[in-house]
Amino acid sequence: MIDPNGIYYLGPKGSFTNEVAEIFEGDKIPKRTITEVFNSITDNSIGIVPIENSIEGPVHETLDNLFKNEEIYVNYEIEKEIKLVLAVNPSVNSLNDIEVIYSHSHAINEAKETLSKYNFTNFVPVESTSTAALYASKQKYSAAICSEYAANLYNLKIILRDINDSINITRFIVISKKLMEDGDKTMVMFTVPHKPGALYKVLEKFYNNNINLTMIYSRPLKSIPWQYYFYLEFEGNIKDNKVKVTLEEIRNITSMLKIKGSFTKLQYQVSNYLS
Ligand SMILES: O=C(O)C(=O)C[C@]1(C(=O)O)C=C[C@@H](O)C=C1
Repeated sequence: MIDPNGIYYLGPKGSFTNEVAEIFEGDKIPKRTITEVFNSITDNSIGIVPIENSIEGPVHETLDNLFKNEEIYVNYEIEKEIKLVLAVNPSVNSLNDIEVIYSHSHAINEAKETLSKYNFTNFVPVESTSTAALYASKQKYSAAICSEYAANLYNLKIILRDINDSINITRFIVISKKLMEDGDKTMVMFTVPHKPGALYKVLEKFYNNNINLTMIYSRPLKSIPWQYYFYLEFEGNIKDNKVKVTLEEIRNITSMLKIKGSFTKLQYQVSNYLS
């Protein structure tokens, strides 16, 4: 299913998404934002984006793009442990010299408690941890929260290691224009009529058909203030009879139902790429 010329990922080179992309054969093409990854996908290419972090929760830009782009489906998920470092421009000699710290907003929050003892005040969120490393390489007295790999790639000095507040895992997804029906889990997104019990009735179908939910989350619809879409993941795939039955049943009681496909968890292999 993979076009060797089209593995789009949240870049630039050195992001955690890039490390995950390296498990696939083929040409990797970095994009500046998650939205640009979604917009780049053609019939034969794939995209790799973060969807959820174990400390910071869902990545909203990914969810909103999955909801918006009807023709894009989820094919695989990959979990990767995230090890953050604080890396500085060569002009920095001590922690006191740091004037600004760049990173992805998730990564800033993943290390917030650990860094709170140093009294840094100027955290600036950017599109990814590797964009942060790139900025830090160009600006005197700046720093980035990024991976050790990105720090080395952009010639930064690592000044603090192991700065995650706790065990830190991010779930990434592989997206494409192909709906897959095989896998361990399935994702749907839906809206319900604005009346009492509407969400309850949808969830009841999963209970009645003995399907285990693994994630539920809501996000603003944006087009209508104070109304929401729901993002749901559950065990089982579209070929399972009980999943088929449930999806048929909820089609009748949701206002809008988008089936984003079934997907398998791939085991992440730390490749030679990092050595
Ligand atoms: O910035 C990166 O390196 C990413 O791949 C994105 C991302 C995320 O959005 O969760 C991935 C892992 C870390 O949790 C922080 C940032």
